[in-house]
Amino acid sequence: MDAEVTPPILEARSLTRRFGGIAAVRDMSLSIAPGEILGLIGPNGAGKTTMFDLLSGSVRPSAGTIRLKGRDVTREAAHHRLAQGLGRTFQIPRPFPDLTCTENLLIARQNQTGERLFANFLASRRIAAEERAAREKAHEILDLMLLTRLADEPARFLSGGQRKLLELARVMMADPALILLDEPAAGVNPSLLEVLIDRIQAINARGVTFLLIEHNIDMVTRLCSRLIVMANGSLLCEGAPDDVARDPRVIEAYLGGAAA
Ligand SMILES: Nc1ncnc2c1ncn2[C@@H]1O[C@H](COP(=O)(O)OP(=O)(O)OP(=O)(O)O)[C@@H](O)[C@H]1O
Repeated sequence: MDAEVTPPILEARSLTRRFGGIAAVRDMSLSIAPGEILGLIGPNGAGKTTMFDLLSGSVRPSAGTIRLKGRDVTREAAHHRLAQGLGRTFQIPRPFPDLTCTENLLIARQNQTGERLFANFLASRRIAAEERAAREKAHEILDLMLLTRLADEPARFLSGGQRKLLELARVMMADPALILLDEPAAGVNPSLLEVLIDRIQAINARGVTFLLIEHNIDMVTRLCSRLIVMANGSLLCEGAPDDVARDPRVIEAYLGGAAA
């Protein structure tokens, strides 16, 4: 079968979001293929974070549609989209500082019977089994993210880079098919950045798709085979990283942004 006809895992059509008189995102369309690591780049204020807010469901579009695995989720809340496999990390991770890494993962999981008190009372055995399974899953994910050594440490002791790994681990607890990664390299030292790149590739090798906002062009070039460039809320161009980097419109957008 031709790769072209593989249905996208996520598709946005003509998304617009206005804040008062400003269109933070204007008529943006994009499509992410299953298994892809797609990069979303653009100068400061281009509308990338707003695009993530729209795709993940924390902000409603003024116009346009979003389809997740073929289903229209435009009006669905973020937690419904997460339950259907759309996870998201934030530019500045905010783990619960006094909880250990393991505990931060355990509170991130989906569909906990223990959240419902009555069911809790009626089904204590099932809950115990769920708790065990969740702990095993948390340990497996901490291991995947190379955080086992820090499993019992409160999150406040983690470095910036370790917090990014923990944030990714928390999202992995929800078994996402697609993760929106917001500036994973920001605040991460060079050696941990290598770990982060390697772990994103390892998660991707397990079949997880990524959409990545990143200013670190080295990271973007190494991870992504395709880039989408936004400027002033709109799509500027898209293509392979090398082609995008040479595109005069992209150079102009970044130079203009730098001069502003
Ligand atoms: N809640 C809001 N209210 C008003 N204006 C907003 C709001 N959110 C974003 N904007 C505006 O929309 C535009 C796009 O912002 P956005 O944060 O999406 O850009 P960005 O590409 O993520 O930038 P950066 O790379 O600096 O994070 C900016 O002009 C911003 O000031």
